[in-house]
Amino acid sequence: MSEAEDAILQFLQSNNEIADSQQFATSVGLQHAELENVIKSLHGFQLVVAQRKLGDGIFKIGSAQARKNGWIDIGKNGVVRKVEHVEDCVKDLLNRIKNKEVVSDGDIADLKKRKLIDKLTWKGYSLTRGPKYTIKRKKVVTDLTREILQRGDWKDLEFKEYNLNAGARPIEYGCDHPLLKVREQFQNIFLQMGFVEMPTNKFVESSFWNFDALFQPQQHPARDSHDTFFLRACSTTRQLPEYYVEKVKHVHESGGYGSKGYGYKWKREEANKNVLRTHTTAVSSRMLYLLAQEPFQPRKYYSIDRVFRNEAVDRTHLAEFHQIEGLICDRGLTLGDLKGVLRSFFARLGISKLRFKPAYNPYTEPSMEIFSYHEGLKKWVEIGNSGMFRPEMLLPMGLPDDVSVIAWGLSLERPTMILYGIDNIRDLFGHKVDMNLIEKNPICRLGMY
Ligand SMILES: N[C@@H](Cc1ccccc1)C(=O)O
Repeated sequence: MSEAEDAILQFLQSNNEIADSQQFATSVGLQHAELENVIKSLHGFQLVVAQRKLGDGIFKIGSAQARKNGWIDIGKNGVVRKVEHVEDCVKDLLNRIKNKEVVSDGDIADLKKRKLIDKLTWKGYSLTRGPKYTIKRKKVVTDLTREILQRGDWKDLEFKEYNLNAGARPIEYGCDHPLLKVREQFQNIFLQMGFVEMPTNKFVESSFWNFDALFQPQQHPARDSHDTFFLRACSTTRQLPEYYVEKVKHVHESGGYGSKGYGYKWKREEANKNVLRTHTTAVSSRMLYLLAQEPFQPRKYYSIDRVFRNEAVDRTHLAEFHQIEGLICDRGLTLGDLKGVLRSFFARLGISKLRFKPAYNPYTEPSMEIFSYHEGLKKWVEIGNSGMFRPEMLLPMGLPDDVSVIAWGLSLERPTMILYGIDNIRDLFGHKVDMNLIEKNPICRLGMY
């Protein structure tokens, strides 16, 4: 038992009350904080405790005010008195406070503003004996142990009551990042529409699959190191399908399939260069090539994964982000099919007002940017890109010439930021993300589907 506990219990045996724990602490020569801990642990059965708030004021007197009032002058010679008699109401007020007299709230506010007084509060307790008061506290046992059972002590021991109101330890749990939640919703949409996921596990891709197979000429600005991350180690790809490479080279240089090609000297070294894939369409080109190697069957594919661009980072751009991509490969598809699929895809996101704007991609013709009407912003915003893959891309792969591929792509970050009300992409992804955002954000529900 501590000294403080002894002091309290002993005092209370012969006295009815400890009126003020602050004073008591001083009288027994103990720190109030130490006493406070004991008081808290004895509170309840041993003691009845009431908390008291004691207020008081301390003050300082400012000379600046006296000077301002023209009563004194402070110069080289020290303080010089300038008037014979002053009516010092401030002093009166301060004296009244000192004598614990009542002063108006307005006066208190004034004095506080002038920093003449400071309001201090401290807490103390008044204590009286509780229902189970004893001079020595019986230690209560918290756990029933094997030893206690063996020794038979349990018969005489007092056990601590369960405190059913005690707060429990916070449960540790993992949380999905908002991007993962939104990704799952998009995945559900694709799966409900009968799409199959493409394997997107290659972050490093050869320029060949990322650009050349997509009929993107080798001088295209996107293939510049300002826009694309090239690799220093493992800088080139080990293997490409040679027969198909020849066809791609030919279509770039001199066309075929009704196309004139680009008319430049295609270089194998450029195609061999490894890059961090700049779009998931690199995966689509591989998948379509594989599809073309077998007897034709229609397919609906999707992917949602990371892509990389060597861009300046700002509120809306990161050097790595996620793309959502969908494609349908079938005989006789038209631009009307693309629009229809886009409408039903976006309707499942709760987006029904769509507009299409002609655009350009090296690998699609026609190409369309997708705009949706943003009710909050009251304007049309771009939400994706789409098109029909060019014959210069599909025919060298070996797909039958009546097969068309309609495809579209969008970023995962854009809808996530809109859904979660985040206006800086760096708050969503990267090293500056607040862990609270990840723990506390709500589940994601996209439209009605
Ligand atoms: N790859 C395009 C998106 C796209 C996919 C498929 C067809 C057309 C466009 C992009 O990175 O923006």
